[in-house]
Amino acid sequence: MTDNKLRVAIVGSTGYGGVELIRLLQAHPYIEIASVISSSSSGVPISDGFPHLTNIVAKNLDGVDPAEIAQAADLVFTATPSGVSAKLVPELLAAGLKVIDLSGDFRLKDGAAYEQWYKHPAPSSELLEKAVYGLCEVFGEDVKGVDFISNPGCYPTATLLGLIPAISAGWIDPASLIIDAKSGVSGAGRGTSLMTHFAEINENFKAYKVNKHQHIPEIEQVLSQVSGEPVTVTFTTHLVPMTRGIMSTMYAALKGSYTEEDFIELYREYYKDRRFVRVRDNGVWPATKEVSGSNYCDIGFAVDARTNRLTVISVIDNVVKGAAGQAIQNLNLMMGWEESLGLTFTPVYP
Ligand SMILES: NC(=O)C1=CN([C@@H]2O[C@H](COP(=O)(O)OP(=O)(O)OC[C@H]3O[C@@H](n4cnc5c(N)ncnc54)[C@H](OP(=O)(O)O)[C@@H]3O)[C@@H](O)[C@H]2O)C=CC1
Ligand SMILES: CC(=O)N[C@@H](CCC(=O)OP(=O)(O)O)C(=O)O
Repeated sequence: MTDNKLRVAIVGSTGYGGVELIRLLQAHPYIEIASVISSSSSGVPISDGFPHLTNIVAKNLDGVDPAEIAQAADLVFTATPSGVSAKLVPELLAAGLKVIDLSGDFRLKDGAAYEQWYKHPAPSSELLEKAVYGLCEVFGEDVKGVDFISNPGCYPTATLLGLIPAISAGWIDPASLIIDAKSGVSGAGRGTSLMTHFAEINENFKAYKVNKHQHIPEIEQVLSQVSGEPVTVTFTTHLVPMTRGIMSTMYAALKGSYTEEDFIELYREYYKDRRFVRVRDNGVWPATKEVSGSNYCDIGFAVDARTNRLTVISVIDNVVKGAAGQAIQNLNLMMGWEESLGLTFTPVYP
């Protein structure tokens, strides 16, 4: 700590998650960004590659050296591609740093499942056990005072916040879940690929990784924990020609006669002390633009008495609530600070 500020380092500062952490942390009263780290371009000002940070962040990029990071900082955000954190985080923890990992490397408790879905060697079972899954509105108490948090995935954040109150109450059948999710292109990261090439995605709308997405086991792990029985889901992801935003539309069979008003009351009660979840009035369904640039997750409902099915619609900004914003919310909870510190941005509209 210097001047009563926690010194943080960001590995992966040149990616979308890292650069969003830099943006959001400018508004945090208790944080000093001590080091912005890149594995490929250290020694140059970060504003060279990101001119929007000119006169805001006067720092050169540092290299990835756990001993040097431990000299400079108290806590590290790792916003790195899958497989990188699995190797780097053990060294950062051993150097005495607190860690919040934004990747999927430590979210699954079962190493074999990680290897099956992510196709990388799993971290040690001790570290998978140690990592606390930071879905703040549900497991916020669990992250208080810990030194290693695994930040949830973007699709799981929108999906789990939309399903957990109804599953916990036993109002929907966990065996009936179908999840239809759409993401903006920033969800794929800053690297170029044919999938996200302008001509491939502009005026286009594509499904991808159908039944093979790495967020399936993460969603199933948490829903199984919450419901107390093994849950499997049908989960289809789509890429939409927009920059930010996720909409997760979820369908479930009702286990009783419930109305939209019942669900609104249930969810408002469940999230009553959680300012970042906003439950819409009856008939008002959320849109991605209504949360863009903010840490909100907005949720709306429709009940179909004809089919006895519930539809839940949940939206987030994938880079904020789905990544950097929730990571800062976790930092606040970990440190015992007010959970919304530095995060009270109004969504950017239009
Ligand atoms: N984008 C999103 O909406 C979300 C992303 N995530 C997850 O967060 C993580 C970061 O995502 P995102 O920012 O989008 O990804 P990006 O691809 O935009 O950025 C990743 C960054 O990691 C750095 N990096 C690459 N290899 C290494 C390495 N070996 N050691 C250290 N740093 C490395 C790269 O920077 P450099 O080459 O300069 O080192 C790169 O800029 C990923 O695991 C992603 O799955 C999670 C939720 C949402
Ligand atoms: C649009 C898009 O491509 N999104 C990415 C989300 C990646 C991500 O966040 O991956 P982890 O959470 O597993 O690290 C995807 O679907 O793979």
